[in-house]
Amino acid sequence: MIVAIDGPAGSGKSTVARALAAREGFVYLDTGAMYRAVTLKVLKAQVPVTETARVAKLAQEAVIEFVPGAPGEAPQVMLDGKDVTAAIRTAQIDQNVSAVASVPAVRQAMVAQQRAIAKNIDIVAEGRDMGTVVFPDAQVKVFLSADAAARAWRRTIEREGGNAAQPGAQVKDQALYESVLEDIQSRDAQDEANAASPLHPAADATLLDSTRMAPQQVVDAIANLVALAQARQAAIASDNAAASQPSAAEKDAPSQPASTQAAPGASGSDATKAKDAGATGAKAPKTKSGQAPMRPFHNTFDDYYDHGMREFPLPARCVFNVAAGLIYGFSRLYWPWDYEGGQQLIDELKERELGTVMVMNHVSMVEPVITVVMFWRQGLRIRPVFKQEFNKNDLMRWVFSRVGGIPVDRGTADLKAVRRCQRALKRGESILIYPEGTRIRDDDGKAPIHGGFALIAQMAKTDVTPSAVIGVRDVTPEGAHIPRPHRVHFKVGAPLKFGALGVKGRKAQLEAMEAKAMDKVFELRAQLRRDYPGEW
Ligand SMILES: Nc1ncnc2c1ncn2[C@@H]1O[C@H](COP(=O)(O)OP(=O)(O)OP(=O)(O)O)[C@@H](O)[C@H]1O
Ligand SMILES: Nc1ccn([C@@H]2O[C@H](COP(=O)(O)O)[C@@H](O)[C@H]2O)c(=O)n1
Repeated sequence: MIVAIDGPAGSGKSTVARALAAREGFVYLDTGAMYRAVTLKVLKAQVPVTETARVAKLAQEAVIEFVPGAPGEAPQVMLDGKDVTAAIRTAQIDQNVSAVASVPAVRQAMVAQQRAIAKNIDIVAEGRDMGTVVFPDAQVKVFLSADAAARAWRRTIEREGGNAAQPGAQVKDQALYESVLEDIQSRDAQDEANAASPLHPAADATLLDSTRMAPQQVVDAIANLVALAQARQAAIASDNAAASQPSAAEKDAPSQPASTQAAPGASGSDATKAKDAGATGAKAPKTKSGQAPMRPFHNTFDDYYDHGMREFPLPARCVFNVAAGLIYGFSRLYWPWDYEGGQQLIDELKERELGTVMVMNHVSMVEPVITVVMFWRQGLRIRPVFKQEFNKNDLMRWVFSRVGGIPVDRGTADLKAVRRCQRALKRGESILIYPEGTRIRDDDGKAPIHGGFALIAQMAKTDVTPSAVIGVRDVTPEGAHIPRPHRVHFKVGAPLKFGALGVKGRKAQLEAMEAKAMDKVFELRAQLRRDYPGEW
């Protein structure tokens, strides 16, 4: 996999790319360092940049190597066998590198080396033209920007020996800041005007502005994109395998519930190995989920995630029904809610086999509760996807598993969660996802969208239903721990079908669905706000 990160000087590319590469176990490639090394060679040879043929020759002859440091640390840069790590970071190199990098033959030589380095490995490559020129087919493309003032501020603190990412970091020398800002602005101008590879985002790049983001937030956002790309790749690979070898579908069957597969004391991996080797013993009767039936008690959490909700054991179904009935009655009185378009959706779902992936804006924990009981009241099941972190609390874990929740590890390509959702949809259960990932209480509090919902729908060959909620912010205002009574309004849009998006190709359809569904969510929210002025 190739992760291409481009952006102007000081936007945080190296910091973020190094951390991401360490986290994912990918190789880190700093292409700016390569242009800097060539610049050093040109300056040492005292060749004027205007003599492009001589400059090009030096670039072609330059042997540039990276000696990896500890994970997350900058690698050592070697030029013609000598360590030039520090020598390429001087102000003199800063002032000359863009001119050297704009010589087309220099770029040709560097691009060839960069492609050779990236061959057949997982890599995070950062520079100015990674997504546009060097790796146009990169699976993840990010254009990282930040205000010029913020970038100069960061670079100045770095030069003064500090760390701009630390809270309270301050610039000490204002004159140095001014000169760094001037240098950054002039480098931006030269990089943008570079005729061979102008600095601009690739058409399919995700734009991230790091001005007000901590490096870790940027890394998390890109890691989400990586996870999504990995899930896409795996889905395509599994589809291809299924198409070429029909029996592969059998191998893809959900993991057996621990209650029926592992000998007492066997570790999870032992149990899996035994199953893979066909050593599972007598065949247990299978439920509709393709699983052995659950027992009345002592099921594992995985049993709850992997089985259809109608297959939950009787005690669990009784508890769910009693709780759902009580919550339904309570919610109607305490948060008198209306669900515009909900009945139409329910009627449609009752007529078809596949569930839908419902996406919604997220303001409080009240909206999944109401949505689950609204579906329950109509005899249908909707399973909320929740972040794995909630499972740290034993009570929450127990409750979430019994109401059909499916945990997702948001920092990774959680294929297990994707497949659980896919299978639930095929059983006719719907899935409820909050793509903002976290509760957002105002329009400015935008969060990166987790696009996995479109992949889940695509894999299950179903649709995505956009929906919105308002009124919930006043149910749990900032700082309140006990929900307050307040009217809540939901609005459901028409299900969006992949075939009607007007684009071809799996990847393009996924991206179009992610964008369209979220646009629709925010449009529905805006309509609700117009219908109920003053409500949030
Ligand atoms: N999000 C951030 N918030 C605050 N400081 C940051 C952030 N990201 C990076 N920094 C700091 O800004 C400085 C510049 O970051 P970095 O070297 O990663 O930028 P870059 O885009 O790779 O720049 P260049 O293209 O010039 O190599 C470093 O000191 C780094 O610690
Ligand atoms: N892919 C790239 C990377 C860098 N450059 C040029 O090198 C300069 C130094 O890069 P840093 O990332 O180390 O700051 C940069 O200003 C560009 O002129 C490039 O052209 N293409």
